Amino acid sequence: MESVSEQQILQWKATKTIGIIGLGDMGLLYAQRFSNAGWKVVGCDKEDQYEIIKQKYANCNFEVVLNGHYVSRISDYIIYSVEAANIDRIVSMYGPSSKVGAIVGGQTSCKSPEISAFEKYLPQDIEIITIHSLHGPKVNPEGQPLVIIDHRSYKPTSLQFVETVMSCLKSKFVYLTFEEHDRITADTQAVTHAAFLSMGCAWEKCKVYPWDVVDNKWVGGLENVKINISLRIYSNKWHVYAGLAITNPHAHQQVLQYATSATELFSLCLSNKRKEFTERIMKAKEFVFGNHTGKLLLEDLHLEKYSLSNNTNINNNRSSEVHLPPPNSHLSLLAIVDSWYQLGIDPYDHMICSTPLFSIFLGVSEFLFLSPNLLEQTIEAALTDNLFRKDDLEFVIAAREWSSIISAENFPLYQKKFETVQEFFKLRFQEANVIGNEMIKTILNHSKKN
Ligand SMILES: NC(=O)C1=CN([C@@H]2O[C@H](COP(=O)(O)OP(=O)(O)OC[C@H]3O[C@@H](n4cnc5c(N)ncnc54)[C@H](OP(=O)(O)O)[C@@H]3O)[C@@H](O)[C@H]2O)C=CC1
Ligand SMILES: O=C(O)C(=O)Cc1ccc(O)cc1
Repeated sequence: MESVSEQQILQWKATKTIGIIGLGDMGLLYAQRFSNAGWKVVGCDKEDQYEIIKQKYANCNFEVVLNGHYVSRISDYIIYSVEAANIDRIVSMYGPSSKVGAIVGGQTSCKSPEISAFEKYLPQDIEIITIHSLHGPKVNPEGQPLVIIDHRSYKPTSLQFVETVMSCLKSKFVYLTFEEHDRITADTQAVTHAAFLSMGCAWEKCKVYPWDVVDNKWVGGLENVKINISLRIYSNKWHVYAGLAITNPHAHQQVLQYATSATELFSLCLSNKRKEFTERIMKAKEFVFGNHTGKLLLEDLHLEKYSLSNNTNINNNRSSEVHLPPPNSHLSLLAIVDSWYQLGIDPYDHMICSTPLFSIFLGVSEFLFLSPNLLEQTIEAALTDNLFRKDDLEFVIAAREWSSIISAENFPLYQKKFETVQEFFKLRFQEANVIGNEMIKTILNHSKKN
């Protein structure tokens, strides 16, 4: 980022307006941060929500207006923070009202449809500099990647202006084209979500609450990560994950490969093809982790502390005994490393724009593959132990179902499936979020140090 004089920043703050269309979770985060940093901010949500939203944010430092036309006509930088599936329709409505010479951007998680809507509906004088905060609304933006895509700018100061506005988030700017953005986020976000969505779905199908000590097999640090992240995703809005995967064409192939890897590895175990299975895992290990040196992302972290079964609020069956985890096949983790290998993806290349969930997914995979004896134990369990067979079967089915839904671009089915699992887990969301936040904070601080 080129440095901008204090005087210029003050002048911009005195004369420029930032507009936000869509005051949901992310739009609100931006409206609050920008206005508290001294920018004049106006925003809107759906027109029928006007009175409610206006009242709700009456004490905030930003102004709520009736709809996107009112935002667009007075704003110098307009950010669309709406559902990905609706971006075309919403830009078609408000785009032509953009103030002459304004800059427009969006927060949607996949940029191809957003850019194509901007190109279709924005007048030629409008510049396009779009952004994507690679974290959820409850995560502190400081230090997290923020992608900036300068797609169509005419004035040399426009990018500086956007960077100056964004600087109050204290995020780490990553400059990409929209095509690079979509390719990378398919590898990082879409597949990560598919994995944790499939775990949650498998538990729901087996009617298992994996923290129940009655079952006594989902214990230990790796299981806690799986449970906390899966519940975290299911506690959010379905459209964020659906939009991100369905609207990104690269994501279809990645999610399909993940489902295929899970299926093929599971089939090898069922037919007891020890040599083939072991060789395939070892080749994947060599490809992904062959050059790994230094500390593991999750080394010395004691993730067994972050168990939902150690929290008494709801679970009265709590036991203070420490259970050693039984060997698990960890099919969900073997499958991700195999699919990175099959697709020729080096996940470490993407750390520059990784999300917290992707870093954690890479962290647990690394832990499984590089901790002494753990991989050998896992391979043995996958081939010979029946303890997790039924769960693995449901997991494979779930991964294939998510892949089919995403490839078929079936938003209604995505929503239905997501909300069925959400309903099953909903009583524990609040607690899972508290524990998950602690766990994520610990992991992220630790990986920064390493
Ligand atoms: N949540 C996350 O973790 C992240 C999300 N994103 C992306 O940011 C975007 C917003 O996500 P998020 O804030 O979580 O979702 P929300 O559903 O919380 O916010 C979207 C908001 O836009 C509103 N909206 C819909 N149509 C219009 C319209 N015509 N005019 C004005 N407002 C409208 C919605 O209203 P209503 O609810 O009534 O439809 C809703 O309040 C998405 O594209 C998402 O993919 C990016 C980074 C992180
Ligand atoms: O970290 C993740 O993957 C999340 O689940 C939060 C998230 C969701 C959508 C985005 O566009 C960016 C971040």
